[in-house]
Amino acid sequence: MSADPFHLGWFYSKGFGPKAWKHPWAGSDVDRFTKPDVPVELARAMERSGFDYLMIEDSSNVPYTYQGSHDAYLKHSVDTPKLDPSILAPFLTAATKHLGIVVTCSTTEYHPFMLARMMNALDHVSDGRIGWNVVTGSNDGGAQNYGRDKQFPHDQRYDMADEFIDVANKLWKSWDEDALVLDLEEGVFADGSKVRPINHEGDFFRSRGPLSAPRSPQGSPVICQAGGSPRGRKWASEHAETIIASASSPQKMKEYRDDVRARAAAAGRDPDSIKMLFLVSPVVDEDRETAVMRAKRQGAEMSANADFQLAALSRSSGIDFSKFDMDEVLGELVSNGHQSSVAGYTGKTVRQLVESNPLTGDGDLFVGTADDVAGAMDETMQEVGGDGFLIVNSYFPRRYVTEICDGLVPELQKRGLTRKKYEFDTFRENLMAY
Ligand SMILES: Cc1cc2nc3c(=O)[nH]c(=O)nc-3n(C[C@H](O)[C@H](O)[C@H](O)COP(=O)(O)O)c2cc1C
Repeated sequence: MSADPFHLGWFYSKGFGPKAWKHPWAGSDVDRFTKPDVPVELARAMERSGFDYLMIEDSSNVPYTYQGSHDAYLKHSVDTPKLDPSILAPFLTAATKHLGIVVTCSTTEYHPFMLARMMNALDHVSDGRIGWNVVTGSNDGGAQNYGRDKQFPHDQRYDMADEFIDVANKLWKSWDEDALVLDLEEGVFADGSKVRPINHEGDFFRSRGPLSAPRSPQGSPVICQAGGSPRGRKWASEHAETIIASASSPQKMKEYRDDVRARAAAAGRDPDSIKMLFLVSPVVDEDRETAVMRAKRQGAEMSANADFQLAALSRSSGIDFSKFDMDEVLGELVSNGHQSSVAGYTGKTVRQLVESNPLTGDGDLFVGTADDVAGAMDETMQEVGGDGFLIVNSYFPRRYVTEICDGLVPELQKRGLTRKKYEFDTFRENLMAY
């Protein structure tokens, strides 16, 4: 017996920014990271292998949490620099026909009208293939770029995101599907009775509406969410259509998924209308020994560059990790940033955190030949129950794209685990097809 067919996505981490700039196989054009070249090639490879979506991560500041300075962030290119992902998205949709493109935008950095308008435009020009990764911000440096001293308190950010999406949804519905008439005989472009102001006056936002453009092919972008704290899970269970989830073992994946599905059912939603994709960083090679050796080398590189890891942990948590001793066992940490990630640090030494992959922590579960890894994914999905995986590898060169899209995925397809062809035109239809 094998798992039911599942979905595949790619977490394009480090946003629209540099990837494998100092690693072997990085290529000779690493200075072109400000151009869409590499992500366009990635999107094409993903589409030929039937992926659901490419998610462009983002944050909009040069961090300075670690050692109170931006030096380590700039020296190692940790979470910076990043260009605006909404500018990259149309290049990716223009280069593909079926792949979904998910853009990260923070509800504390946009006004709902501006966000709703941008997503509407992206959905139009992509013929219905846009998603929005709804984040709420985590680092005070980000808030300071937008005129505040610090981030709003963690749970309040989700309250604000509740209202934000309510306003955005109203705007996306402010033009009826048939409002655009284009009646040449009567000389009517659009029917005013089918376009309505929303007159929203809430706790955090005001907007009159209607949106300044007709309804888009999907009506609204596919809603994606990432935060795994209890408040984050509540938000996701009420609004998300796909969740990008970080969990370090099949058992933890299952617990996370079961919890969100139960919350969704309690909120009156069909749990199957939420596709939870788990972050994994497979290492695939022609034989198992080589793959294991490469995975070990990657781990050694991570521990040799502790500054890089510590700077990243500091940014996402808002806690300066330079103040801890490497062998200090961490107690409970208080964070106004990524609380779900920080909760997992308790009881570990800083060294252990540095040596593990901070996003997946999946050890060597997905290391081996394409056949090995496809088998491990199959078994994991059988244990978890669904809905798929999201590839993440911050420093991938083009070679990694080929290893996944032309090496691993054909093995998954052979086993009937992932799609060979797209059935529908829009992102949401393909995502919800199974
Ligand atoms: C896997 C993953 C990816 C995330 N990607 C982003 C991102 O691209 N940009 C961002 O601002 N926040 C990102 N976040 C942060 C979350 O969206 C959320 O705001 C944060 O984790 C706090 O939520 P939590 O405390 O509920 O985990 C990510 C979180 C996780 C776990």
